[in-house]
Amino acid sequence: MIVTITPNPSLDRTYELPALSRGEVNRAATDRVDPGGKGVNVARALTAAGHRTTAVLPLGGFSGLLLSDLLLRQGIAVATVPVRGETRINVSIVESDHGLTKINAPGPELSEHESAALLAAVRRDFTGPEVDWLACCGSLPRGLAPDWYAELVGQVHSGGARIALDTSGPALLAALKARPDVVKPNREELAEAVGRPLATVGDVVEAAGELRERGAQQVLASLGADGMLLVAEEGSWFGTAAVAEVRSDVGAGDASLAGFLGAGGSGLKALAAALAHGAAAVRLPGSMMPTPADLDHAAVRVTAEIPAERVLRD
Ligand SMILES: Nc1ncnc2c1ncn2[C@@H]1O[C@H](COP(=O)(O)OP(=O)(O)O)[C@@H](O)[C@H]1O
Ligand SMILES: O=P(O)(O)OC[C@H]1O[C@](O)(COP(=O)(O)O)[C@@H](O)[C@@H]1O
Repeated sequence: MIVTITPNPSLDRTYELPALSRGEVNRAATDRVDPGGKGVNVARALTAAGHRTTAVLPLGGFSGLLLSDLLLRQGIAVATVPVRGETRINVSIVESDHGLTKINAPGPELSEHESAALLAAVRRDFTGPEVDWLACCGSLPRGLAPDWYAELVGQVHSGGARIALDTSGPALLAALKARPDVVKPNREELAEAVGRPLATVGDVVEAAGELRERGAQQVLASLGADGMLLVAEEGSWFGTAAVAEVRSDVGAGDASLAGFLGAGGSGLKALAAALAHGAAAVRLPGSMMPTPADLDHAAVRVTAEIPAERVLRD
């Protein structure tokens, strides 16, 4: 079983329009609402692939109710912790020619009691031998200390489950010390973690190595349209999956992590699955998660020969 925790979940609202005019009234051509937050998306993709999973999340207010209803209708198993604040709504604006603009809300501030209740919910129900992986995903809401994931990883690791971590900034740096089994930074998050820009695949390999020295056992670095790199003790692999038409890259990293964990969570096969899921996610609207029917395994290329000199796109 793969459990995900999302301390700051969201409703993801996506508007598609030809072009955004700043300072004007804009009329969207399409409007959709998806359940969101990184661990929620990982659980959605895993459920779509037939894996046993539960998403743990705090929920509050009217948008919390709507999120819970959407998840119920999609058949996602959830364990919720009620909070007083309102669950956030994140907005994506997709323009035909200019790509994606995202506005992520801060979300509710959790009280000390709510923060402890969220930790306790995982510790109480999801540290048994049936839990293979705990995926700790997304930003921490206000009220949670930067070492909140570090504490959770420490507690869950001692129960035997493996840990995947997809977060950024101080929360990522603090949790490395608890030796997560895999971390999944994107290029910007990895650059921030090592404190310098990453221009080539070789730069990414070096930065991933630094995160491993600081405690991460594997680093799955996602590089948007440039593909993905896995750096682990057994070796390093680089891969790409061509996409003819990108519709929305919201949640592509989450779909990738779901593919990686669903395929065992280590090695070349898991990297290939992550690439297939990421590519499928960007072909779909909003933060829609791919099903196995959406995957194009033939488009995936994975190699142990790392193209270190390859320059990453701007
Ligand atoms: N524009 C794109 N074209 C092709 N594949 C993409 C594109 N954007 C994302 N992907 C795929 O999805 C994966 C995750 O996307 P990325 O943007 O790196 O993560 P995140 O969503 O966490 O920021 C990439 O490694 C790649 O496989
Ligand atoms: O927790 P964060 O970092 O604010 O991100 C939350 C957002 O990330 C998502 O999980 C999408 O992931 P990406 O932004 O990495 O594509 C959305 O569902 C959600 O709105």
